[in-house]
Amino acid sequence: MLNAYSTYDINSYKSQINQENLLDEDSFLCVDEEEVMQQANNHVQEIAAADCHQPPERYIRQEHKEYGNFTTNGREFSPAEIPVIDVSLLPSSPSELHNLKSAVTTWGCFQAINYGIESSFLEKVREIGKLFFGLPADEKKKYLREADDVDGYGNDMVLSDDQILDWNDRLYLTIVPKHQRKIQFWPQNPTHFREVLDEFSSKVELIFEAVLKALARSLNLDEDCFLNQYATSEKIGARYNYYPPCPRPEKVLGVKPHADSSAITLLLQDEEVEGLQVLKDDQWFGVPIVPDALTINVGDQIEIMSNGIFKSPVHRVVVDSEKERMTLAVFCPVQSNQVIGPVEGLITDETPRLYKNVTYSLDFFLKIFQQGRRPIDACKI
Ligand SMILES: O=C(O)CCC(=O)C(=O)O
Ligand SMILES: [Fe+2]
Repeated sequence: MLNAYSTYDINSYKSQINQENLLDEDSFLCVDEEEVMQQANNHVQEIAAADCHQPPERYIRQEHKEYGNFTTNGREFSPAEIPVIDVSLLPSSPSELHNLKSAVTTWGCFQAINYGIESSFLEKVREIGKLFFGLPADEKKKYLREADDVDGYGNDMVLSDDQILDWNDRLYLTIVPKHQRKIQFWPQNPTHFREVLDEFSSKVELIFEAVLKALARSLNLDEDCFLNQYATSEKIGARYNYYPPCPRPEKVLGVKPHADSSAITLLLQDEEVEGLQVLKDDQWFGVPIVPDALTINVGDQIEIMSNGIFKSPVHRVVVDSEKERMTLAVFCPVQSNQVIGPVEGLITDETPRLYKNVTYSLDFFLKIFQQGRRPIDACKI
């Protein structure tokens, strides 16, 4: 069902080149046919390194084809004033709990600080990703994901022939539970990669639990009511996203508009380069970098369990013409094979049930995604 992006129609590519040249003299300068083919088969990092003045056609965004058909306001955007939440205060401070609730009911996300990971360790987590993407192509390709799988090194999954591809390369690894890890995709270069990611994984589990409990308590619910909807060994997936510079950043997207299928997603941003944008009231806002913070957003599963009180925000990534960017997104849990649904205590005469009970599995997600729809819309009553 899933195809790796491996073939490319050279004639349609050339005709696009010619059209572009008529319209815009400086648009395309890669002339060698073989080189073009090779680039098209390669990862974005290699396409970017080939010094074209124009991204290949498969990456050129077309607003009407973007997933979900979200209307946008071009590249104009203001900074998002997303609340900073001190996670260490959540068990004891009603006002911090209130701030959390307010962040997640409006923006669907917050900037978490004091969540139990030292700044020096975050450095290591970033460093192993940067060292990996800095390896020669052949070395990285030892960890190439298979066509019908998600774990490994690769790029945007191709779900349909006319899909516009994202301008990024990824390394996706299942980190929890340990016995579900596909260790053959965990790089051995840099040598400390596995050790660092393993330590990070145990910290992630604690943050996941602390945040889900706090979200429940902020609605005056039993603190385990979200966690109880899961099996004990749900899969958590970590994805390093690497965004090379793009000669025409306005023509591509690092990640097209989407909402996450997780309960929550923890995002370790690049320490210098912004790019994440969140949609609110039909407008895109740039998510600022808060040093050492994790940007945590609610995913579709918690929107469903909270009967729509918490919002799973639509977000996207824009790229830069000169600067590379690397982030680490951790999906907790990535999907679930359990039946999940709105917590009973939230359903009243005034606030009727808005979502069906559903199984938010990978198959369900991909089926709806392929139709160009938001999976959560298929869960609404
Ligand atoms: O890299 C980012 O800023 C966000 C990535 C993202 O949205 C995702 O991986 O789902
Ligand atoms: Fe995302």
